[in-house]
Amino acid sequence: MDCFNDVPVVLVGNKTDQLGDRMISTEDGTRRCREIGCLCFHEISIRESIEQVWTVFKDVYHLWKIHYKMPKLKRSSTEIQSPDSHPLLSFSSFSNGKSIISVMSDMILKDVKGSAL
Ligand SMILES: Nc1nc2c(ncn2[C@@H]2O[C@H](COP(=O)(O)OP(=O)(O)OP(=O)(O)O)[C@@H](O)[C@H]2O)c(=O)[nH]1
Repeated sequence: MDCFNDVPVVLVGNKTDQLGDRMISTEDGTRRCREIGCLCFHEISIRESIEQVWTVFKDVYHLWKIHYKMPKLKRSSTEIQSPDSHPLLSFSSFSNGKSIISVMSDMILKDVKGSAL
């Protein structure tokens, strides 16, 4: 089971274009994301933008890279499980315009470059 603990999991809510039929608020999705230990929460509409889908997969790749290619950061994966105690873990929805996990990745990569050089 240990191998599953290292798998970056993201939570994605689809069909944001169907505003009137919305059943889960962004706040509830974000809260649930934290509760179940996901690394980020996206809200997307496949119908409106395939780019949003690409972004989810790009973010998963970035996370994978951070966790598995950079051993120094692997330590922080446990901290990532506790959102409130880690500054990199402020969640936000995709509809804010920029994927938060991209922001997180940038921040982490900057830290790594800074400390590794
Ligand atoms: N409005 C809207 N419809 C979507 C979106 N994504 C998928 N759908 C539609 O939802 C229906 C089900 O899509 P599927 O890809 O079969 O998804 P599913 O998980 O098998 O089924 P659902 O539980 O209904 O989502 C299809 O008619 C899609 O066209 C979206 O972002 N917006």
